[in-house]
Amino acid sequence: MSTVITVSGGGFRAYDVVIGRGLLPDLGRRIAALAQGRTVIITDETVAALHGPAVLAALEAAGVRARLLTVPPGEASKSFAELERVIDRLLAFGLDRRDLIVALGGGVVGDLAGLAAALFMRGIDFVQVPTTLLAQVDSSVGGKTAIDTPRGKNLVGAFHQPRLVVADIDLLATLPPRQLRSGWAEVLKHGLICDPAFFDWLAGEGAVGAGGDPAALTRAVVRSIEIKSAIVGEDEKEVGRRALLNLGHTFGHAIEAELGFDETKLTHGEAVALGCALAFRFAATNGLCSGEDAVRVEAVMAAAGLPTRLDAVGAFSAEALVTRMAGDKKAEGGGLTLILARGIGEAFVDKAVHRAAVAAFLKTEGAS
Ligand SMILES: NC(=O)c1ccc[n+]([C@@H]2O[C@H](COP(=O)([O-])OP(=O)(O)OC[C@H]3O[C@@H](n4cnc5c(N)ncnc54)[C@H](O)[C@@H]3O)[C@@H](O)[C@H]2O)c1
Ligand SMILES: O=C(O)C(=O)C[C@@H](O)[C@H](O)[C@H](O)COP(=O)(O)O
Ligand SMILES: [Zn+2]
Repeated sequence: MSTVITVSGGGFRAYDVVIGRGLLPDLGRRIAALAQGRTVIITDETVAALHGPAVLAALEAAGVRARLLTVPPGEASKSFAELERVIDRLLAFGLDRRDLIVALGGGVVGDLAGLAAALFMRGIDFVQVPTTLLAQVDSSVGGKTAIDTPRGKNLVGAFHQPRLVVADIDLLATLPPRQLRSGWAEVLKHGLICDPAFFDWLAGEGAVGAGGDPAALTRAVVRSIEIKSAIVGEDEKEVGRRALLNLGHTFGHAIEAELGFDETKLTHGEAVALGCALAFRFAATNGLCSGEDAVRVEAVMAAAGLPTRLDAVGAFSAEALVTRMAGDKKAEGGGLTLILARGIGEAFVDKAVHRAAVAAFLKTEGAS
């Protein structure tokens, strides 16, 4: 059984997100319906070894001619150098505008392959087949594609929506526990933004999802995509409400950048968990939400094995973090834009946060 959520909005062609178990046979048929010519599956070396043969076989059974293009696993592949290499391989394969890219992997592969698809011959179609929880609940949907630069996260990219997303929960069976927990952070984020009942379920009965329970994972993926797709449908290019999906990210991206995008120290999901805890504590410090809510957010993140304290992650300079935050894509006119909350499920965008207030807050959190 599968659930199909259609992502639609004013500015882009509608597409389906198919979520369920045992979807690989169906993947061949669905891709055959989109592929007019050749298909290149962009993936990372780890995913290629684990799932490449089954995906190739599923496509072949449906009559789709496909080949694999692999990149090294990890955030370092979201780079100009890797983007150039991928595009060079696509050119060497002789792909043209009718051909199709399939992004098979986590958020790194999806962001890189999506950007390559956006740029190749000014844009060709691509399909997302997310293989991490984080990619299934978040990065495969919404059309944000990007690479990093040493100056910051996702600073070079494009909005390029996929033609289709197929999220097979069974692909998560091989995912290491740390990666499941990282994806869980983005799931919790969706509850924190706008759905307190979902957050309650995630904190209670649904918490087994963070440990890999397929039924709980399926429910978490479906509700996350319902929330994300509704927001993206309203505001594809993040001129307004879409910024809510950035809850935890202004702090989180700055911390990731300060750590040199080293996911052995902190994964993106872990950075989001810590960022959400910081955003709620900052909101509570400023009397915007209750201290109880901030404490609950921390407790639920920590119970899922996620970091919530800056000083437990590393030694940071408040000024360095605030400078990174001011370089975030949401920032306007030298001030900081933060996603804050009036309570659990009540996130809002604050475009006029004072740098000095954030720096002082970070010092209370252990930054120097
Ligand atoms: N575009 C968006 O809207 C969006 C949203 C959220 C995050 N992101 C980006 O996504 C990236 C993080 O994505 P991620 O957490 O998926 O990391 P990732 O893509 O690096 O994957 C994590 C690790 O899991 C491995 N892996 C993937 N699937 C596997 C499987 N099924 N079994 C075993 N191992 C598997 C990968 O090889 C990798 O080592 C960040 O760069 C972040 O900025 C983008
Ligand atoms: O889809 C969005 O919009 C998000 O903000 C989702 C985030 O989880 C994701 O990490 C995204 O890549 C961050 O975007 P950025 O614009 O802050 O780079
Ligand atoms: Zn994110």
